[in-house]
Amino acid sequence: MHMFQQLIDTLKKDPRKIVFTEGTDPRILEASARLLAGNFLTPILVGSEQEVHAAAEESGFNIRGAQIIDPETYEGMDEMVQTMVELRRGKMTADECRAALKKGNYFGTMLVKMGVADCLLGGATYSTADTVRPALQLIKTKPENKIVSSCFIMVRERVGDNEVLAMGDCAINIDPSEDELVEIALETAKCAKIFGIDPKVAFLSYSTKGSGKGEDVDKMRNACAKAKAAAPDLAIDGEMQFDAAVSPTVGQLKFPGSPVAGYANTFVFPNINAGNIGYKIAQRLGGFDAYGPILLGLNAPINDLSRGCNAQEVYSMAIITAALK
Ligand SMILES: CC(C)(COP(=O)(O)OP(=O)(O)OC[C@H]1O[C@@H](n2cnc3c(N)ncnc32)[C@H](O)[C@@H]1OP(=O)(O)O)[C@@H](O)C(=O)NCCC(=O)NCCS
Ligand SMILES: CC(=O)OP(=O)(O)O
Repeated sequence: MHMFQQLIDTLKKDPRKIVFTEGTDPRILEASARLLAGNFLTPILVGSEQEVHAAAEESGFNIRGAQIIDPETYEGMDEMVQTMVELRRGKMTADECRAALKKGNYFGTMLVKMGVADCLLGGATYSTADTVRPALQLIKTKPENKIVSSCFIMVRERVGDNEVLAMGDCAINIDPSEDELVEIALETAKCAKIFGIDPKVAFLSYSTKGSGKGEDVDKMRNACAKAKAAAPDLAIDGEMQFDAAVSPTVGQLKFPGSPVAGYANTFVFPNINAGNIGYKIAQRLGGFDAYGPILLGLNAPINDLSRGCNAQEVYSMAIITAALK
């Protein structure tokens, strides 16, 4: 796809190193073999050298050129523990940090923090919470952000051009407040632009323009008003139902005059239940490829995978993670 070729071209000019926290997973090994063959991104596989090589041999992938780092034998471990204790001052003891660093998720995150790697991709077997928590604790939110959130870039092949949508937050914030929804909307729109989307942002609900009543409706309407005030140049509207957001006919019927209804391509879900279920319906029944969750507002490029991912998704997410550094 054109979008990926541009990202690959960026990486060819500035080759980078990416940590995979699950170095023995066959999907990670397959993606690593493809990255190595392309010669634009070096995988750092976390795990025991013997186990990683055995897994690669068993699955038949050539990972020559990958760096393998085993937390059990890592020479820089004492320095890493000391740095982590400083970062977690008052929250984790040295013993707790040392124990945490035996695990790929914390170890990989510290490799990024200490500059050994440029970026990280995890979550092929770790849950999202376990992939993201070390990043929230050690990498932290960018100074200009209040929260870390996430979005998915959803791509469906079409003859001529692809259909590309952005959806947030389907993975991190469980029940975002109005202000958090504003941040999710603006960050998701920013990410959408990187992927060539001219964002038309819909604040989704079970109600369109007051057709339904309830606290959740008020929350989306108020958040939408705040987002419009914060970003007057963006096309933003809501609250609206999904059919009003994407069907021009229904949009015209339910929300006449809206600059977004009927043509939305950037979706803000009211909570993680709606978002996570929504993106998986688009992926599993709607024929969209799902790239994400792409973390937004984090101080370094660290991303998560769905445990249901395939090797192609790992490969694509590795490119996205490294190129958006
Ligand atoms: C992201 C998540 C794991 C954080 O939960 P948690 O670890 O229990 O969070 P805590 O409240 O203990 O906070 C841990 C640290 O992360 C920080 N943090 C938590 N949520 C954050 C956010 N959204 N943005 C920035 N920082 C955050 C806290 O400030 C805290 O930092 P500190 O330890 O330095 O004080 C949790 O919100 C979650 O489980 N989300 C849903 C994940 C999921 O299941 N997704 C579905 C599949 S994709
Ligand atoms: C993003 C997501 O839903 O992750 P998982 O499928 O691993 O829970």
